Amino acid sequence: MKSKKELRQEFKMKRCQLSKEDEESLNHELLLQFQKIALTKVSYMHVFLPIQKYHEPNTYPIINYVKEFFPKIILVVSRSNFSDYSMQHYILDHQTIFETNEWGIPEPVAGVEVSPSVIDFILVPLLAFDVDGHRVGYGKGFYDRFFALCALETQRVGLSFFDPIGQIADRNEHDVVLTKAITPNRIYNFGTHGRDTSF
Ligand SMILES: Nc1nc2c(c(=O)[nH]1)N(C=O)[C@@H](CNc1ccc(C(=O)N[C@@H](CCC(=O)O)C(=O)O)cc1)CN2
Ligand SMILES: Nc1ncnc2c1ncn2[C@@H]1O[C@H](COP(=O)(O)OP(=O)(O)OP(=O)(O)O)[C@@H](O)[C@H]1O
Repeated sequence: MKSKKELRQEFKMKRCQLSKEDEESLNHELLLQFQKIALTKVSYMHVFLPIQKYHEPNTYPIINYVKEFFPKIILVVSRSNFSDYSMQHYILDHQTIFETNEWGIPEPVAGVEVSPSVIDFILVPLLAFDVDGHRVGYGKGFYDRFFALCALETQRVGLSFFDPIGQIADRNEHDVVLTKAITPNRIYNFGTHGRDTSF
């Protein structure tokens, strides 16, 4: 079993080692897998905008697909507060103005704020995930704090270029499991155990 710290290092490296061509085709396959997910019941979809220097999966084609085929879905993006690792959520529309923060994340400057309680679908950035849907992020707990404020039924859908690993060694009581993870090859379902962590 590997620790989150080891996995962070390993998967950061794996992403950086992808060629531009590999990355492009993996991103295309992620879009094709995403298109298999039923979205008719979704009202508010939270998305992350990729940190390009870390080679995160590209969410822009996914966002464009949702805008075109599910125009009723309200897209939501966040600003991160690094003093308490919280996030503020804003509606994404054609007027949204972005500023790239010091970590290379494009963030909305202002706009209509949305409460986490109404968000019913979250696209989750990750470095790695395990066979039970536990995830490894950058280690600040932004998403675990965010999930704790959302409804139990909210879909938490991870996006990863790579397949799951065996169990993460240092799961903790704040870990909120994913409901699904999308990889270029397939979609993993982790059932709907609400926010039950069973770490
Ligand atoms: N696209 C995207 N947005 C996101 C996240 C994410 O993973 N991806 N986050 C998910 O939580 C939050 C931001 N999380 C972050 C947490 C830590 C660092 C950070 O410490 N960066 C350092 C060192 C990075 C490293 O370990 O190499 C740096 O840039 O100096 C950056 C972002 C919210 N928004
Ligand atoms: N709901 C929460 N309330 C308070 N602290 C939390 C909460 N969720 C996570 N934390 C803390 O945040 C820190 C980072 O968590 P962890 O190592 O699990 O991050 P991670 O899995 O890499 O995820 P993330 O992408 O969210 O940073 C831990 O010290 C954890 O205790």
